[in-house]
Amino acid sequence: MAVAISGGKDSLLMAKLFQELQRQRQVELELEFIAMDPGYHPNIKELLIDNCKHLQIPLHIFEADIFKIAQKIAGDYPCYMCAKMRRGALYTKAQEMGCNKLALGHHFDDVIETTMLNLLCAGSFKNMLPKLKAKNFAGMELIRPLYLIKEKDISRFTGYCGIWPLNCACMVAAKKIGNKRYEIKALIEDLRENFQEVEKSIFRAGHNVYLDSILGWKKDGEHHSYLDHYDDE
Ligand SMILES: Nc1ncnc2c1ncn2[C@@H]1O[C@H](COP(=O)(O)OP(=O)(O)OP(=O)(O)O)[C@@H](O)[C@H]1O
Repeated sequence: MAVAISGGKDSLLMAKLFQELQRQRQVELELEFIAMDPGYHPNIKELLIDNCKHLQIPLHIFEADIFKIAQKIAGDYPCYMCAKMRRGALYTKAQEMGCNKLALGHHFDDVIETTMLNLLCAGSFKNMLPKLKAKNFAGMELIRPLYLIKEKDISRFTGYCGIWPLNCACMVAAKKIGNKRYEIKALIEDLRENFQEVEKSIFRAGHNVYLDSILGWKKDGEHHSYLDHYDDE
Protein backbone atom coordinates (compact mmCIF):
# COMPACT_ATOMS: atom_id res chain seq x y z
CA MET A 1 0.00 0.00 0.00
CA ALA A 2 1.21 3.49 -0.84
CA VAL A 3 0.47 6.11 1.82
CA ALA A 4 0.43 9.55 0.20
CA ILE A 5 2.12 12.18 2.35
CA SER A 6 1.65 15.83 1.49
CA GLY A 7 3.35 16.93 4.69
CA GLY A 8 0.05 18.29 5.99
CA LYS A 9 -1.38 17.28 9.35
CA ASP A 10 -3.87 14.78 7.89
CA SER A 11 -1.50 12.62 5.91
CA LEU A 12 1.12 12.68 8.70
CA LEU A 13 -1.43 11.34 11.18
CA MET A 14 -2.56 8.75 8.62
CA ALA A 15 1.04 7.57 8.24
CA LYS A 16 1.44 7.15 12.00
CA LEU A 17 -1.84 5.24 12.23
CA PHE A 18 -0.74 2.83 9.51
CA GLN A 19 2.60 2.31 11.25
CA GLU A 20 0.71 1.54 14.45
CA LEU A 21 -1.52 -0.98 12.65
CA GLN A 22 1.58 -2.60 11.19
CA ARG A 23 3.25 -2.69 14.61
CA GLN A 24 0.25 -4.39 16.18
CA ARG A 25 0.29 -7.01 13.38
CA GLN A 26 -3.49 -7.32 13.35
CA VAL A 27 -3.44 -6.97 9.57
CA GLU A 28 -0.69 -7.86 7.13
CA LEU A 29 0.52 -4.56 5.63
CA GLU A 30 3.38 -3.59 3.36
CA LEU A 31 3.74 0.17 3.44
CA GLU A 32 5.45 2.70 1.18
CA PHE A 33 5.27 6.37 2.16
CA ILE A 34 5.34 8.57 -0.93
CA ALA A 35 5.46 12.34 -1.33
CA MET A 36 5.27 14.11 -4.63
CA ASP A 37 7.17 17.38 -4.90
CA PRO A 38 4.95 19.49 -7.18
CA GLY A 39 7.51 22.33 -7.25
CA TYR A 40 7.74 23.24 -3.57
CA HIS A 41 9.92 26.08 -2.35
CA PRO A 42 13.16 24.51 -0.96
CA ASN A 43 12.23 25.58 2.61
CA ILE A 44 8.87 23.83 2.33
CA LYS A 45 10.51 20.68 1.04
CA GLU A 46 12.94 20.76 3.94
CA LEU A 47 10.07 21.11 6.41
CA LEU A 48 8.36 18.09 4.85
CA ILE A 49 11.55 16.02 5.18
CA ASP A 50 12.18 17.22 8.76
CA ASN A 51 8.62 16.44 9.88
CA CYS A 52 8.85 12.92 8.50
CA LYS A 53 12.25 12.38 10.13
CA HIS A 54 10.88 13.67 13.44
CA LEU A 55 7.93 11.28 13.18
CA GLN A 56 10.11 8.38 11.92
CA ILE A 57 8.29 8.03 8.63
CA PRO A 58 10.61 6.65 5.91
CA LEU A 59 9.70 8.88 2.97
CA HIS A 60 10.20 8.49 -0.80
CA ILE A 61 10.04 11.90 -2.46
CA PHE A 62 9.62 12.21 -6.21
CA GLU A 63 9.28 15.26 -8.43
CA ALA A 64 6.51 16.35 -10.78
CA ASP A 65 6.17 19.85 -12.18
CA ILE A 66 2.52 20.26 -11.25
CA PHE A 67 2.19 23.77 -9.77
CA LYS A 68 3.47 25.45 -12.95
CA ILE A 69 1.42 23.29 -15.31
CA ALA A 70 -1.84 23.67 -13.32
CA GLN A 71 -1.33 27.44 -13.20
CA LYS A 72 -0.73 27.51 -16.96
CA ILE A 73 -3.75 25.40 -17.85
CA ALA A 74 -6.24 26.58 -15.25
CA GLY A 75 -5.22 30.22 -14.67
CA ASP A 76 -7.07 31.80 -11.75
CA TYR A 77 -8.63 28.57 -10.42
CA PRO A 78 -5.86 25.97 -10.57
CA CYS A 79 -6.80 23.96 -7.44
CA TYR A 80 -9.06 21.47 -9.20
CA MET A 81 -6.53 20.84 -11.96
CA CYS A 82 -3.70 20.59 -9.44
CA ALA A 83 -5.61 17.96 -7.41
CA LYS A 84 -6.36 15.92 -10.54
CA MET A 85 -2.77 15.95 -11.74
CA ARG A 86 -1.50 15.13 -8.26
CA ARG A 87 -3.76 12.10 -8.14
CA GLY A 88 -2.40 10.82 -11.49
CA ALA A 89 1.20 11.29 -10.40
CA LEU A 90 0.55 9.46 -7.11
CA TYR A 91 -1.18 6.50 -8.78
CA THR A 92 1.69 6.18 -11.26
CA LYS A 93 4.33 6.21 -8.52
CA ALA A 94 2.36 3.80 -6.30
CA GLN A 95 2.01 1.35 -9.16
CA GLU A 96 5.70 1.64 -10.03
CA MET A 97 6.48 0.67 -6.45
CA GLY A 98 4.32 -2.45 -6.68
CA CYS A 99 1.40 -1.15 -4.59
CA ASN A 100 -2.26 -1.93 -5.30
CA LYS A 101 -3.69 0.68 -2.93
CA LEU A 102 -3.22 4.40 -2.57
CA ALA A 103 -4.25 5.93 0.77
CA LEU A 104 -5.17 9.62 0.89
CA GLY A 105 -5.62 11.69 4.05
CA HIS A 106 -9.07 13.19 3.40
CA HIS A 107 -11.13 13.49 6.59
CA PHE A 108 -14.78 14.01 7.60
CA ASP A 109 -14.70 17.79 7.05
CA ASP A 110 -13.27 17.30 3.54
CA VAL A 111 -16.09 14.86 2.84
CA ILE A 112 -18.95 17.21 3.78
CA GLU A 113 -17.25 20.24 2.23
CA THR A 114 -17.04 18.33 -1.06
CA THR A 115 -20.76 17.52 -0.91
CA MET A 116 -21.58 21.22 -0.35
CA LEU A 117 -19.08 22.35 -2.99
CA ASN A 118 -20.75 20.14 -5.60
CA LEU A 119 -24.20 21.32 -4.56
CA LEU A 120 -23.51 25.06 -4.39
CA CYS A 121 -20.87 25.50 -7.09
CA ALA A 122 -21.49 22.72 -9.61
CA GLY A 123 -25.26 22.20 -9.16
CA SER A 124 -24.75 18.48 -8.63
CA PHE A 125 -25.13 16.00 -5.80
CA LYS A 126 -22.00 13.94 -5.47
CA ASN A 127 -20.11 12.54 -2.47
CA MET A 128 -16.44 11.88 -1.89
CA LEU A 129 -16.31 8.09 -1.46
CA PRO A 130 -14.34 6.22 1.22
CA LYS A 131 -12.88 3.87 -1.40
CA LEU A 132 -13.01 3.53 -5.15
CA LYS A 133 -11.40 1.60 -7.98
CA ALA A 134 -9.09 3.72 -10.14
CA LYS A 135 -10.48 4.21 -13.64
CA ASN A 136 -7.18 4.66 -15.49
CA PHE A 137 -4.88 2.51 -13.36
CA ALA A 138 -5.82 -1.17 -13.58
CA GLY A 139 -5.87 -3.02 -10.28
CA MET A 140 -5.40 0.12 -8.19
CA GLU A 141 -7.78 1.16 -5.43
CA LEU A 142 -7.94 4.52 -3.70
CA ILE A 143 -8.80 4.48 0.00
CA ARG A 144 -9.54 7.26 2.51
CA PRO A 145 -8.96 5.78 5.97
CA LEU A 146 -9.59 9.08 7.85
CA TYR A 147 -13.09 9.38 6.35
CA LEU A 148 -14.88 9.56 9.70
CA ILE A 149 -12.29 11.57 11.61
CA LYS A 150 -13.05 15.23 12.29
CA GLU A 151 -10.45 17.83 11.42
CA LYS A 152 -10.38 19.30 14.93
CA ASP A 153 -9.33 15.91 16.32
CA ILE A 154 -6.52 15.71 13.78
CA SER A 155 -5.37 19.20 14.77
CA ARG A 156 -5.18 18.02 18.35
CA PHE A 157 -2.76 15.27 17.27
CA THR A 158 -0.58 17.84 15.51
CA GLY A 159 -0.38 19.94 18.66
CA TYR A 160 0.43 16.86 20.72
CA CYS A 161 3.39 15.67 18.65
CA GLY A 162 4.89 19.14 18.23
CA ILE A 163 5.27 19.32 14.46
CA TRP A 164 4.72 22.27 12.15
CA PRO A 165 2.76 20.74 9.26
CA LEU A 166 2.56 22.17 5.76
CA ASN A 167 -0.58 23.72 4.41
CA CYS A 168 -1.17 23.54 0.68
CA ALA A 169 2.10 25.21 -0.33
CA CYS A 170 1.04 27.28 -3.30
CA MET A 171 0.29 30.97 -3.79
CA VAL A 172 -3.44 30.42 -4.34
CA ALA A 173 -3.81 28.79 -0.93
CA ALA A 174 -1.48 31.33 0.63
CA LYS A 175 -3.75 34.18 -0.42
CA LYS A 176 -6.88 32.10 0.14
CA ILE A 177 -8.28 33.13 -3.20
CA GLY A 178 -9.43 31.06 -6.12
CA ASN A 179 -10.41 28.24 -3.82
CA LYS A 180 -14.11 27.98 -3.00
CA ARG A 181 -13.33 25.29 -0.42
CA TYR A 182 -12.30 27.95 2.11
CA GLU A 183 -15.62 29.73 1.65
CA ILE A 184 -17.59 26.50 2.03
CA LYS A 185 -15.71 25.72 5.24
CA ALA A 186 -16.71 29.12 6.63
CA LEU A 187 -20.29 28.64 5.47
CA ILE A 188 -20.63 25.30 7.30
CA GLU A 189 -19.16 26.94 10.38
CA ASP A 190 -21.86 29.66 10.18
CA LEU A 191 -24.65 27.14 9.58
CA ARG A 192 -23.65 25.31 12.73
CA GLU A 193 -25.03 28.22 14.79
CA ASN A 194 -28.64 27.75 13.66
CA PHE A 195 -28.85 24.16 12.43
CA GLN A 196 -28.29 21.47 14.99
CA GLU A 197 -25.68 18.88 13.95
CA VAL A 198 -25.62 20.31 10.44
CA GLU A 199 -22.44 18.37 9.56
CA LYS A 200 -24.13 15.10 10.38
CA SER A 201 -27.11 16.01 8.20
CA ILE A 202 -24.90 16.89 5.23
CA PHE A 203 -23.04 13.58 5.70
CA ARG A 204 -26.22 11.53 6.08
CA ALA A 205 -27.83 13.06 2.99
CA GLY A 206 -25.56 10.90 0.86
CA HIS A 207 -26.86 7.77 2.58
CA ASN A 208 -30.52 8.77 2.24
CA VAL A 209 -31.12 9.59 -1.40
CA TYR A 210 -34.73 8.81 -2.32
CA LEU A 211 -34.33 7.57 -5.87
CA ASP A 212 -38.09 7.81 -6.44
CA SER A 213 -37.89 11.55 -5.80
CA ILE A 214 -34.96 12.45 -7.99
CA LEU A 215 -35.40 14.41 -11.22
CA GLY A 216 -32.31 13.21 -13.00
CA TRP A 217 -29.08 11.28 -12.49
CA LYS A 218 -25.94 10.33 -14.33
CA LYS A 219 -24.73 6.73 -14.46
CA ASP A 220 -21.68 5.48 -16.39
CA GLY A 221 -21.48 8.83 -18.14
CA GLU A 222 -25.09 8.69 -19.34
CA HIS A 223 -27.80 11.10 -18.23
CA HIS A 224 -31.20 9.76 -17.11
CA SER A 225 -34.46 11.51 -16.26
CA TYR A 226 -37.32 10.27 -14.10
CA LEU A 227 -39.49 10.96 -17.14
CA ASP A 228 -37.63 8.30 -19.19
CA HIS A 229 -39.94 5.58 -17.78
CA TYR A 230 -42.76 7.79 -16.50
CA ASP A 231 -45.43 6.20 -18.73
CA ASP A 232 -44.20 2.61 -18.31
CA GLU A 233 -46.17 1.97 -15.13
N1 LIG B 1 2.25 16.43 -2.83
C1 LIG B 1 1.65 15.35 -2.34
N2 LIG B 1 2.35 14.19 -2.17
C2 LIG B 1 1.74 13.10 -1.67
N3 LIG B 1 0.45 13.04 -1.31
C3 LIG B 1 -0.29 14.14 -1.47
C4 LIG B 1 0.26 15.35 -1.98
N4 LIG B 1 -0.72 16.27 -2.02
C5 LIG B 1 -1.82 15.67 -1.54
N5 LIG B 1 -1.57 14.39 -1.20
C6 LIG B 1 -2.52 13.41 -0.63
O1 LIG B 1 -3.84 13.83 -0.93
C7 LIG B 1 -4.55 14.09 0.29
C8 LIG B 1 -5.47 15.26 0.11
O2 LIG B 1 -4.75 16.37 -0.35
P1 LIG B 1 -5.10 17.82 0.13
O3 LIG B 1 -4.30 18.78 -0.65
O4 LIG B 1 -6.57 17.96 0.19
O5 LIG B 1 -4.56 17.71 1.61
P2 LIG B 1 -3.72 18.76 2.47
O6 LIG B 1 -4.70 19.44 3.34
O7 LIG B 1 -2.80 19.59 1.61
O8 LIG B 1 -2.70 17.87 3.30
P3 LIG B 1 -3.04 16.86 4.43
O9 LIG B 1 -4.31 16.22 3.98
O10 LIG B 1 -1.92 15.89 4.49
O11 LIG B 1 -3.20 17.68 5.67
C9 LIG B 1 -3.46 14.31 1.32
O12 LIG B 1 -3.93 14.03 2.62
C10 LIG B 1 -2.41 13.34 0.88
O13 LIG B 1 -2.74 12.02 1.29
